[in-house]
Amino acid sequence: MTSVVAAADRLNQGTAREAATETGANADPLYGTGFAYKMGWNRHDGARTIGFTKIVRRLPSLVALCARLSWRADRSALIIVVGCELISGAATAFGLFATSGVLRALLAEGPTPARVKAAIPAMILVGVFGSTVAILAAAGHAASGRLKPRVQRVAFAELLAKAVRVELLQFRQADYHDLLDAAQYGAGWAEFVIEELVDVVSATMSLIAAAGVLTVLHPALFPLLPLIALPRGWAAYRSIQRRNTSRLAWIPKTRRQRSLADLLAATGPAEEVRVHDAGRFLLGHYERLAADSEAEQARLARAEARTNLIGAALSGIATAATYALLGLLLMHGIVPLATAGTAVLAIRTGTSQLSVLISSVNNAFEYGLYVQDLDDACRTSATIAIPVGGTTPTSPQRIRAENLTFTYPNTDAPALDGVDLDIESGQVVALVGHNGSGKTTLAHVLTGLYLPDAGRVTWDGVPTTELDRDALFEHVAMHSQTFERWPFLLRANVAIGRHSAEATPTALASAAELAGATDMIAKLADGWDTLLAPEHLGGVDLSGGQWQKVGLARSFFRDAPILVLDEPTAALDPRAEVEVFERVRELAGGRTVLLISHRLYSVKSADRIFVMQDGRIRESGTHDQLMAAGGEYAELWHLQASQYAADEASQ
Ligand SMILES: Nc1ncnc2c1ncn2[C@@H]1O[C@H](COP(=O)(O)OP(=O)(O)OP(=O)(O)O)[C@@H](O)[C@H]1O
Repeated sequence: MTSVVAAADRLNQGTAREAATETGANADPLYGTGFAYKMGWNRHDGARTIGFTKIVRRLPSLVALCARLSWRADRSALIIVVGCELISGAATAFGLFATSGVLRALLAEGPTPARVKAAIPAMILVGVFGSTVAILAAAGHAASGRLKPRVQRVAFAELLAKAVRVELLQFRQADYHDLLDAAQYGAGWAEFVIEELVDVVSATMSLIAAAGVLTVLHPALFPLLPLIALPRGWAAYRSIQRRNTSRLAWIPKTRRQRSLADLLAATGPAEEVRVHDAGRFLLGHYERLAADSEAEQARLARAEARTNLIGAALSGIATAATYALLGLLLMHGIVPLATAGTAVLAIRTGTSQLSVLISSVNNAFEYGLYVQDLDDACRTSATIAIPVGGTTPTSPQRIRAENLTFTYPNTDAPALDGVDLDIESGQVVALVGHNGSGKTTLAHVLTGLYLPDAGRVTWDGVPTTELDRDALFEHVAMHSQTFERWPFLLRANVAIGRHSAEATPTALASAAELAGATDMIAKLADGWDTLLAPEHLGGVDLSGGQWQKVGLARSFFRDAPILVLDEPTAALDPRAEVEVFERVRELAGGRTVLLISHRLYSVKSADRIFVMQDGRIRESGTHDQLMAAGGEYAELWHLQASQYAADEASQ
């Protein structure tokens, strides 16, 4: 967790910077000032001021990172890409020398047929080297086209595989999500870094070739190359810096704009978008942000045009000076005409490659910083992952909490405070209490999703901290309040409860029967093959209660010895609710059921009821014992019962 904290510290520094740019009157009417702080993108806003030398110094470590990623993704493609670029650079150099030979032969003394004949071997060489470069370019292009998506896939898959292993508590923390957010861009940009690096290799090779040719032709010609290229390189560098500065500064706004577009197109808000006319409201703000962004793009284009003009003017002056120098060298017979012709060719190749090199180094650096985030996120995820190994639990006969205390990060009051309880295998145990009293948290700690801060939870005497947590989860089925409505076929929606088991018609039917979903499924035109995603072709939606039955069927399909049902019937009609609770009793033969419900009638038949208040267990016992005690439970029971009684009396 230390590195998450370190990452948070770094983020806070970024936050301070952003706060200075977006406060008070500048706050967005929809997002305020907070939105910008959460964006992983802002992590590198310092990069905009990094100079060229620093870029060059940090580049090797970023190159090594991307090379490792590419090596893991597809080593043969990487070898082909790099190999092609290296050989292609050498072939370009030899091609230039061969061109010089052609020019020398053609411009020599003597009759034209003889000169052409003399130039033929060099011409063949020019053709061979030219074809080699073209073939290598094609092979390199094919290999890099194969490599790039693989790098992206490997990077994403590695990140996601690590993220799903992170402890739930840390996974829900803002600092981890900031890191994950930045890393996702890194995974997306890894392929661009590879592309830019390939350009760097290729431009470097061509540049070395051009410089080599010039030096061999005449040492005085060598300094001409940077003279012409540097103004253009400077212009490219300035434009890229400006674009990156703008991009980084504008990312929060760009993301807001995209998020508004997503909201307008999403199915969730579709009702309010229409009935409350929220659509027009969102569209107005979308256009406001789009107008700002367009103005920024126009500003960038103007600035870029100015810089390019200055670069081109300086480069033009240098070119004129170069040709003047070449003319002088020619006039004084210091270089022959053929050499001067080849020099022009080499200068043109070299200058264009130097511009490419500068721009690629800069881009590779900018994108590479996000690949660095990817690496950070993978390392951090590994340090806060659910540990592998430990004692393998069997189906527990007794789960015990002893003086259990648990506090969520960034909160002062404990969500669980000195909880003691015992649960025997095969019991139906109910947790009741007011909102926020700690019922869900207790269920999470008892089933190993969270580990206690103090005290302990034991499964047959072994603390959950010492158990193999993956093996422990194998014994748990959980229907949470926010159960997932997977946008898949009904069959997959239920079978995902235990994807390793075969979803036989009998197993699916029995889970549906327990959840009271049999009739509902029979009425669906495609039955188990109904796609529960109206946003996909052929998909349909279900009512809230029908979805709850699907969620319950999933938990029953999991067929685990411990079943946690957190408000399992909140959306069910009264008949369906009664049926589910009757089946829960049936299920409990051999299974332990942990039932969380606000409807006290539904927990009446539980073997043991725990009444929670402010993270503590206030009372426990059977329904009859708690009623006889006349405490909190009895009071809540009478309160709920009185509502029906009052209604009946008034009729
Ligand atoms: N991820 C979280 N981070 C911080 N605090 C949390 C988190 N989840 C829950 N809490 C807090 O912990 C306390 C217990 O929450 P819990 O969800 O366990 O209550 P509950 O009894 O299940 O409530 P309800 O009946 O509303 O479902 C509450 O004060 C809640 O605000």
